[in-house]
Amino acid sequence: SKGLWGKEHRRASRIPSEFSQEERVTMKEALKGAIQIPTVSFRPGEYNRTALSEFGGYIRKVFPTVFKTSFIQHEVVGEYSHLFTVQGSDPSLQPYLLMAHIDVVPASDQGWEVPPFSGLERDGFIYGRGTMDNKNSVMAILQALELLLIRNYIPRRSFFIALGHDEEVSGTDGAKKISALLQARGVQLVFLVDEGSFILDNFFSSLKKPFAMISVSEKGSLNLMLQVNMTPGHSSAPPKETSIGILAAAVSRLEQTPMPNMFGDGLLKMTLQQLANEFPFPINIALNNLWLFGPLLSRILERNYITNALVRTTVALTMFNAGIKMNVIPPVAQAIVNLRIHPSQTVQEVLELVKNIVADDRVQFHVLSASDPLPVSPSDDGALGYQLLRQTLQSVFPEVSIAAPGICIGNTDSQHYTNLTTGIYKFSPLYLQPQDFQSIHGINEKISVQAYETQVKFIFEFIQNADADPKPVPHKHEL
Ligand SMILES: CC/C=C\C/C=C\C/C=C\C/C=C\C/C=C\C/C=C\CCC(=O)O
Ligand SMILES: N[C@@H](Cc1ccccc1)C(=O)O
Ligand SMILES: [Zn+2]
Ligand SMILES: [Zn+2]
Repeated sequence: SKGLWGKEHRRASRIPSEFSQEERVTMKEALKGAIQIPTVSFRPGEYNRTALSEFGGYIRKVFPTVFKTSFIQHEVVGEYSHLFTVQGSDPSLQPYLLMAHIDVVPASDQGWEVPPFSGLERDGFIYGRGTMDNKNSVMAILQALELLLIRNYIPRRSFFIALGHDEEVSGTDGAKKISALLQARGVQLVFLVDEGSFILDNFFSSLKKPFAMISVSEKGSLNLMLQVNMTPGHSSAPPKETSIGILAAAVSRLEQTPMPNMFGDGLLKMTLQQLANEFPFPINIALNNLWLFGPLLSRILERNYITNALVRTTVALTMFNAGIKMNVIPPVAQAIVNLRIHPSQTVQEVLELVKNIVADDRVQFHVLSASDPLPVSPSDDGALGYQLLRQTLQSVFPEVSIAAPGICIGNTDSQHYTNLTTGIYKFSPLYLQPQDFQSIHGINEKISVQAYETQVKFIFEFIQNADADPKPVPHKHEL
């Protein structure tokens, strides 16, 4: 036991998450500056290098304390990614990792109320590409640390901050290298926190209160190129079938044939059971009796694009290419299909299903990239990362009555860290409404100044919670 001194020492060292007017202005201006640097990723290995190196200089400028603190080591990895090692005062505590990514998807000015890289503030919102995905997190993590350091905070538990520079194009040059570096150093993380889920508001008309979804798994992905080769020729005497027609029919079959509904398999059921009592009658009854109402619910979930993505592997036709001249029967047609694999399936299983649906030997399959879904991270009382997120939610968002474990439907850099921890939690402390979801990778991506300040506050509290003694966990056998 640490005794009374230990307790008092910790109580005294708790720093309230209150920021001065000047600090609040400084932090929002820092975010705006980050949005103005167009750190766009185009393809693996192809990203705006000028912007990425400018970003490296920018964080040094706006977070001087982080960079000059003796117990923080900063390293550039893979040319543009950043790894911070914050050495805590108690080496017996296992370290954790906070993650975010610097790069963004492209954005043209079309459809935006303000140019996407202007970082302009309108009606209390900062607009721009990256305000939700994911410069808000990059800046909020460093900002929270900067503010703690200015208040002379000394962390007890060591932690890392990993900022990838090519997440939007798979993370192989950034996150994957950071992960390999940490592994080479023998690091084992107690947990990590990355982007991937939010406090969901208004996603169900019957659920009036917002709830925090902390993703504990992530879908896999499969990019497939389908190709059909046929003998070219004169379009005045066409054969019965052409490469274009065969390929079009193949991808149409894929679009028309949904992958199996995997609702019955575990994780989503757990999400719904935990949310059950938040719903009004009779939905609460249905959710509390999934053994009976499961099939009906899974049918209802299929009707909405987002919830459909939670129950099955999705198939999206994203590219289609064929033809070289108006009067030439094309020799080759190619299509790209982007699949997101449900956590209870594997790349191999899905590939077999795809081939059976296409059922045409003239169609060749080329796997361009593939990753299996992430294993399910624990969310029980003993899962430190999950419980710290819950605890911090309770104090920073007291109006959010419940947190539930969920599935992340997008892919993130955390897929490269399965070698370092079994506790991968994907959560940003921000409200998300269905219309905000459309803005991620879409138009008019924005964050309210207040929401950004709250994100900083959350991380400021989270770091301190990770340093406090763990809350005692009730042991059933003692009751
Ligand atoms: C019944 C289940 C309960 C709730 C279902 C409702 C909606 C939840 C599903 C998804 C919406 C939440 C999160 C946004 C998803 C994708 C973003 C994740 C990763 C982004 C990666 C990136 O592009 O950089
Ligand atoms: N995060 C992006 C890019 C990505 C795709 C596949 C794997 C890794 C990253 C997405 O989900 O679309
Ligand atoms: Zn993204
Ligand atoms: Zn992202």
